[in-house]
Amino acid sequence: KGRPLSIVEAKDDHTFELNIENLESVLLRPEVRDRHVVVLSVAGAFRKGKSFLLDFFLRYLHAQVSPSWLGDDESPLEGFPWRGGADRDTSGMLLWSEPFVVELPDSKKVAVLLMDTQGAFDSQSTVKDCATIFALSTMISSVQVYNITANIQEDDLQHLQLFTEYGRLAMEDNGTKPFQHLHFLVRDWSYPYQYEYGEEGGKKLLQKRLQILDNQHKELHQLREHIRSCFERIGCFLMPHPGLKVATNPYFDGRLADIEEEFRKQLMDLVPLLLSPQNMVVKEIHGDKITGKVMVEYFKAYIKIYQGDELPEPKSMLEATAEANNLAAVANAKDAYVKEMEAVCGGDQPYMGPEVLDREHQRIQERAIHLFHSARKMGGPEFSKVYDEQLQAEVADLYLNYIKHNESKNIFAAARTPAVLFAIMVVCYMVSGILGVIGLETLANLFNLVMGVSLLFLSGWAYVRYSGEYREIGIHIDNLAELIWEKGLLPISMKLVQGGAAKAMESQTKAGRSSASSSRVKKTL
Ligand SMILES: Nc1nc2c(ncn2[C@@H]2O[C@H](COP(=O)(O)OP(=O)(O)OP(=O)(O)O)[C@@H](O)[C@H]2O)c(=O)[nH]1
Ligand SMILES: [Mg+2]
Repeated sequence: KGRPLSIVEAKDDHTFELNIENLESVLLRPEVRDRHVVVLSVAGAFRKGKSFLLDFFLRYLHAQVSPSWLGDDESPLEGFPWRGGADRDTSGMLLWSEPFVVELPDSKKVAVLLMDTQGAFDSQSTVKDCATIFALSTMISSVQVYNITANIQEDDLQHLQLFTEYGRLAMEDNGTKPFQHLHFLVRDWSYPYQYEYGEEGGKKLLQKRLQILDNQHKELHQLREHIRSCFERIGCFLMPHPGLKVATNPYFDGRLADIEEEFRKQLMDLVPLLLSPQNMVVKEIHGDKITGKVMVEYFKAYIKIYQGDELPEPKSMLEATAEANNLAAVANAKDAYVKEMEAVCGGDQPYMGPEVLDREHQRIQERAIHLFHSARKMGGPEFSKVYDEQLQAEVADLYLNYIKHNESKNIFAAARTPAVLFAIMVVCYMVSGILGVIGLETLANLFNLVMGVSLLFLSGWAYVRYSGEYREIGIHIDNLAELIWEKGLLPISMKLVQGGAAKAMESQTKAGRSSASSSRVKKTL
């Protein structure tokens, strides 16, 4: 009568892989391939009776809507594997191999698929694993049953927000609500005297929990807005406790005789509420009803997004908070650095020597790093290390900018280009004059040409500086002048200075030596 097929497999390295063969063996069957599909999935924390419940859905679909679908008292419950115990059972995502073809009230036939999912929050899964499974199953299903225990708590809503956001990120945003029907299923509901079991009590509880009030804190408000904006319809059902035999007896095999009467009664209401032909929700993506064939393509596309590194990594609450703390401390320290450096060498301050600037930078950087270390942050020193390095890198970048800014204030550096061009012009003028006098006209013309080009460059440079246009040309002229200065004029002038100094030294030593020898002569005399 069918069996569970693994369609998404969890790997040891915390990645998920699509089992295309299994997926296609269900979705490309002739009775599903070109038919619209209804996909019901159950997701939530591990060990909360998800697979167990799905087996009742299977019974209902097998019985083809017969009123006695719940079966006899003694038959064990079979279908998706379920069991007692504390450790996680279901892994990845499972699809029932036999689709159920059901006729809707408008006499169209649809294929109904049931999907079981890996329980969230067990000790082997990361936040990303849980978010991926929940997001994928919400994207693929037309009805997502969110299986929770005892109550709708704020953390249940926070996880739902995180996981659905992770799903929404992977989908194309076209302004419509990305997901269809979400059904909160509260297991072991213990307060029927306040909100009665079943759909009505669920509705009241849900309304209270998702209420948006005027004086609500922004965080609570946003969470509720977010959940409402993600689903076209949200329902809730309060399920009673199934009895101690179900919860604690290791030999319990799912027979109805061992399940509390009230649980069975509510089951008779819950299952048709989700799966009777008049309540079925056909899978739609961006408003289009989806057939089995199209579903395969969506599955492949969605899993690819989760396998790549396109999506940001969802983080645990502590990690996300610690990151925010550290980033705020980095920003604060950086601000302090900028503020102090502005006071030392900002736009209003005059040019300062590079060594003094470096000393000031060292002092202010130390203070900024100290400020970062002394800020209260979550996550501990090991976690802060990366942010410490980030701060140092950012401060180093800022310092480079301050150096450049400081250099630009140096009048001599700013006047280098016109000085170099002017010097070339003067030298060329004089050399060409001398060459003209001794009759070397051709060479003299060549120097005149160089002088003309220099004048052209000088005028061009002056225009760029004045108008601020064609800055590229200005930069090239500056670079050329810098090159001529460093490779030509600077070494020559250094040589001249050194040569002059050496000559002076030589003449001094010569004078010294001659005076020494004359004094020696005088002494001998
Ligand atoms: N308290 C309680 N226990 C239940 C309920 N339904 C089923 N159980 C028991 O919970 C245990 C786990 O059932 P499963 O269906 O395997 O749970 P699961 O959520 O699929 O677990 P994972 O696959 O590990 O995520 C079984 O021993 C069931 O008998 C319920 O409504 N309340
Ligand atoms: Mg399970």
